[in-house]
Amino acid sequence: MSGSACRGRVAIIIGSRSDMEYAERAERVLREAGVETEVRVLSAHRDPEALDRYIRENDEGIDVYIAMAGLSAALPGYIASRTAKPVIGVPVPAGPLRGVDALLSIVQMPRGVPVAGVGIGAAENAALLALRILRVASRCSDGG
Ligand SMILES: Nc1c(C(=O)O)ncn1[C@@H]1O[C@H](COP(=O)(O)O)[C@@H](O)[C@H]1O
Repeated sequence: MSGSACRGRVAIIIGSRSDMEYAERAERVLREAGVETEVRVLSAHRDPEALDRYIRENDEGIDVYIAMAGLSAALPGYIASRTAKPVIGVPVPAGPLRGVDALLSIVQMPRGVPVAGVGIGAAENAALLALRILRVASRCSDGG
């Protein structure tokens, strides 16, 4: 299901360098499908100005965002508040609650700011979901 070549650009944004292993797992799936992918370390909590700037300067060319964060994961929701593009949130199993805190932060978004949450640490599923979104947008060569 995930094997067809897809055009499109997916931005993977992580809240900290310590989340990098999850970004790399998603990146691998997307690259195998031929999707242009970039990974950025940008935090809504720690440096909202830099995150705003990145979104402002790149949003037009980005099709889907994957945002990964642990602890109090504001990052996916914050990005969703700044773009009309789909945002997939990945709770990272960091800290004493091992991602339960991040999971709840990501799925309990207020109305009007949608984030598609996947399971704790589910980096590959986030990438596969991004591919399905690209397929619906006819960005894949299998005619979907
Ligand atoms: N949840 C967020 C945000 C955010 O939501 O903006 N920024 C960083 N973080 C998370 O803090 C955890 C610990 O970060 P450090 O390891 O840098 O202390 C990481 O999992 C990161 O995603």
